[in-house]
Amino acid sequence: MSAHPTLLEADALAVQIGERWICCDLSMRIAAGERLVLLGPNGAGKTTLLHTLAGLREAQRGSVRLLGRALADWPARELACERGVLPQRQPDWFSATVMETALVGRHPHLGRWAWEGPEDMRIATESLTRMGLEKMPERNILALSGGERQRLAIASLLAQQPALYLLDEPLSHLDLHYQMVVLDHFTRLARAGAGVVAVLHDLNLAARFADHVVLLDGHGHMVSGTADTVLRADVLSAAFGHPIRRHVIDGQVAFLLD
Ligand SMILES: Nc1ncnc2c1ncn2[C@@H]1O[C@H](COP(=O)(O)OP(=O)(O)OP(=O)(O)O)[C@@H](O)[C@H]1O
Repeated sequence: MSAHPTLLEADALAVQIGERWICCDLSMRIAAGERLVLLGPNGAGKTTLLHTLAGLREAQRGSVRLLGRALADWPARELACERGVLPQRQPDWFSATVMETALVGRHPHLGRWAWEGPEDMRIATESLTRMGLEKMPERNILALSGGERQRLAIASLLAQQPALYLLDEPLSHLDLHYQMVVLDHFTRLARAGAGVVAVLHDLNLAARFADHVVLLDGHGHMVSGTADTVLRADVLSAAFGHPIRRHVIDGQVAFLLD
């Protein structure tokens, strides 16, 4: 067990969609400094589980606590200061600039009627710089490419500065360079004391990133444990219904499909 403080704790969690169980008895703990990856086939329930861990959806049974307090007991603004969620899609209904959108991440930290101040601008600018968007603060978000829009969503989340990051497919639309930039940055944040939960699809990137893995198979079965115990060829092949081989190349785990 880690000596670091517990950020998120799930006890005997059971999550259901309609008649289908996503998981029946998930107990886990994420301490400061830890990275958990949620894996599984399409429709297995990764987003649903992430939303349950975020408090956006109620579990059928069991409990989720953030910093020792049940999610339901957190006032919304306080919760948003401690846990940030990157959704799978960004619904852009209106025009806004890149900077305005990054600054949305600061809103939980502002007073009820307060405007963003110089410190908020500094944090938003730094977040945009991390995601390589610092040269386009005035660009309309409706004119961004898919990858730029995804990087902006991440920049806005970084500006929020929560203790716990819940990321739904953070690498979607990103090129190889930015996939590594994003994973490396969340690793740095974890080393600085944050907790990270990420839904990923790429097994090789999951192996690079994860300390712990929860693998859902889409039939209500779940494997949960350290990355080494879950990211095994037999376990992954069974969950994804396709033969997968595990190799170690230059010290790095690599999965190949048969
Ligand atoms: N509100 C809903 N009503 C009915 N079915 C739903 C609802 N929300 C999700 N589902 C279904 O529940 C299942 C799990 O969805 P979820 O988005 O959690 O899966 P996922 O593992 O994240 O999938 P993907 O890898 O495709 O993003 C899917 O079959 C989905 O169609």
